[in-house]
Amino acid sequence: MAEVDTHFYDDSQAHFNGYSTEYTQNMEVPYYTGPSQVYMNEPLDYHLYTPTIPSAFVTSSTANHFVPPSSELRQLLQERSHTIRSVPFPGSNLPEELQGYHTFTPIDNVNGSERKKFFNLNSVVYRAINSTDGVPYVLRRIENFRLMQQAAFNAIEAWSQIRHPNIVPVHEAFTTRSFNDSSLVVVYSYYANAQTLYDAHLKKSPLHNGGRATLGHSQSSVQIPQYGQSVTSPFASSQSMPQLQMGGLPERVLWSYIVQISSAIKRVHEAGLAVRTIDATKILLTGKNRVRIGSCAVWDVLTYDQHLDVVALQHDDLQHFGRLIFALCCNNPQATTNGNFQKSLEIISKTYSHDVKNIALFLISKNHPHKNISTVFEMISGRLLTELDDAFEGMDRLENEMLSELENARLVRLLCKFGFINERPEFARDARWSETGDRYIIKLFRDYVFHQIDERGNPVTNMSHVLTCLNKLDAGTEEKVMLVARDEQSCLVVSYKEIKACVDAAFSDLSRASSTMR
Ligand SMILES: Nc1ncnc2c1ncn2[C@@H]1O[C@H](COP(=O)(O)OP(=O)(O)OP(=O)(O)O)[C@@H](O)[C@H]1O
Repeated sequence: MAEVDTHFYDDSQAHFNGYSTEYTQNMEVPYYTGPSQVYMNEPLDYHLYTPTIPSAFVTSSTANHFVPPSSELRQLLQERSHTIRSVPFPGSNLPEELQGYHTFTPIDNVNGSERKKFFNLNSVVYRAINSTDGVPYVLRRIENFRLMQQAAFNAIEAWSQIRHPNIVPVHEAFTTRSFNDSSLVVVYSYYANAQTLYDAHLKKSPLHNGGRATLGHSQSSVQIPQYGQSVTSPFASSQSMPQLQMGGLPERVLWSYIVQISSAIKRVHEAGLAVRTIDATKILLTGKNRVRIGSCAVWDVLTYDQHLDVVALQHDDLQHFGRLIFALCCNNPQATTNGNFQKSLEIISKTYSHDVKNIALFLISKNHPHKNISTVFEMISGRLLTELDDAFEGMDRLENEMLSELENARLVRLLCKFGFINERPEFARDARWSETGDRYIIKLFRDYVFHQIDERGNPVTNMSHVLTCLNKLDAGTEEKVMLVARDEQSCLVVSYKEIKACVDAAFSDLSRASSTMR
């Protein structure tokens, strides 16, 4: 890699978010009163799940760069599913239905007094279900926005064409008065339990938080800043400034982020757009070491009438990317501001490889010749293969995990057949149906599988006994099993193969009857 001159960077000009506009409309911000941030968040019912599979039986107990060990992966997915199904407390004062979305749940993780910001604009993020496909989406609402020209939404059209593994897809946008103001709402794909990079890596202590929160609600009105005008850093208060720290992210993880974010920027720049949200608070960690740039397109709508130069904005993207790398390396969002730059550079030189320092300096530099995303890729090319190898290995791991889950479908099918066959009310008085032949064997087998009791007469709820029996039944093994009548006066010795034939025959009878009824 070529050396990058540190003098290209001008620390005095830096501000936390250099996103700036010529949008001149004054925006009155009334106090936002709802919804209450109370969730019905009960702990997961772990007794409903099978216990963590012992490592000897799982595909892998070791972590891949992108895929955690099997047991952790399952827990992670269960937690995501739990989050998706959680509902807000009734009376949250949110619209019941809006533009085809329902069940609004705020996902900003704030206490009641803290105002949320989209940079310096008041913003709230909700999860809501789309009525057409039943899938949850994220709706980012910018408060007090008045759409002056419909053409401002052209950017949404362009962004909705962009599909990239490191970009949160943009779906649609609309304006609404349903929140008792005039709001802009942009709809994105939802990633349950996603964390911002800020929350994951930079928010280390209540001290760090303090500066951010106080600044948020000290403002009574919001103005979209002029282009070239500095946006006040949420970390401006020196009291709340976190300390620069040696060694933020591990270097492997840092490179992974650099590669993924570079790839996302490349796709956006090639589409003739600029990202404009390269910021720790807007990049989401959606899985193990998987990042996605979120909140895209909002700035394009907000600043539509400024006719900004896209090349300059793309240049800003790279500079913000540089600042992000500095922040992650030094564990401090202010690593390049407030006169911290030289100290941060020292930390990076001591803690990370020469290549990290070089790419960070290249990105943050101003007026560097050939500064564009293609040059970034030339500089990081040596890291791409590691990323690719880890991604392929992760894919293999997931395929193997899925293979073991395929078994579940077999067992569920079998259980459904049992459900159809056993104790049908229309045959309740027909002893020939349930007390003779095939059906009687199935009934006794069901008792054998599910209704065992111990020597004290207590029910046995042993899942592994159930799974073992069902697997043998599905395979139709020659192994024999003794089925005892409920009155214990008789018993039958039959093989799983014979029971399987009985289940198939009984189910065929039912299916035939149901098709002749139609
Ligand atoms: N597409 C998404 N899927 C899932 N969660 C999301 C998505 N977009 C945002 N979030 C979550 O919503 C929450 C609020 O997002 P927001 O962008 O307001 O972050 P923030 O950290 O509060 O930043 P800011 O300081 O700008 O308010 C964050 O916890 C974030 O993880």
